[in-house]
Amino acid sequence: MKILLVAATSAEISILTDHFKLRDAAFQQTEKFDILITGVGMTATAFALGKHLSGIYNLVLNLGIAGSFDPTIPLGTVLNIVTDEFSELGAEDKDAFLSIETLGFGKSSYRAHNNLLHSSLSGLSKVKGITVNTVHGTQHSIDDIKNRLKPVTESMEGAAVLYCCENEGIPCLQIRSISNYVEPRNKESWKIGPAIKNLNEWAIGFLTNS
Ligand SMILES: O=C(O)c1cccc(C(=O)CC[C@H]2O[C@@H](n3cnc4c(=O)[nH]cnc43)[C@H](O)[C@@H]2O)c1
Repeated sequence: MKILLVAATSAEISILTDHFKLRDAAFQQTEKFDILITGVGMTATAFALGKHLSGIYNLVLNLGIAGSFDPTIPLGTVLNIVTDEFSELGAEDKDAFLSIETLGFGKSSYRAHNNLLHSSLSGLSKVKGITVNTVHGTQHSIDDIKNRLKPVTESMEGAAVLYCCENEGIPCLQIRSISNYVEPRNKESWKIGPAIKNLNEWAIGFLTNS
């Protein structure tokens, strides 16, 4: 099985690259898996996947950190994000939001299609995420999006990865570790280090046993 591992920043998978004695490069190939560092955001992600995604891959594994809308999920928890939505894709109509589906221009929600029964996945909760260009940082916008879509996580790339994989017909997984709560912006409370450590430990186990 050949896996394409996709992350926004090299920092998010640095423990994994050190473990497998790999370089810090935007794209590199190994026997079992290739690594693609896309840059932050859905446009950079779709562009990078447009260049590198192909039928040689049996699985795309998107790894990263994410924010959680659910304060009961401990920071550092690793989650399996099985559906992800481009939450900003649509139009404002006074106080209402018209989705891209309502506008008749396509769809905003994508699933992580795969039939994996890997033992590393059994301990992970399956959740719904949203993908944004602007990290939510005011109570008003956070309340709005929670009421409208009831997301558990927020990232800046996830739905773009699922979109590319669905369109290429390639199975995918999106695994993220919670680095922060989605709340009025307070970067001092983010726990990026422990989130990256847990994410990388999970990914090393998964790749070693695949
Ligand atoms: O400051 C650092 O040390 C640092 C190290 C590694 C990565 C980062 C990032 O900021 C990565 C940005 C990445 O994180 C995702 N993310 C994390 N939390 C959220 C959130 O609350 N809302 C949206 N995205 C989030 C996102 O996918 C970015 O690509 C910093």
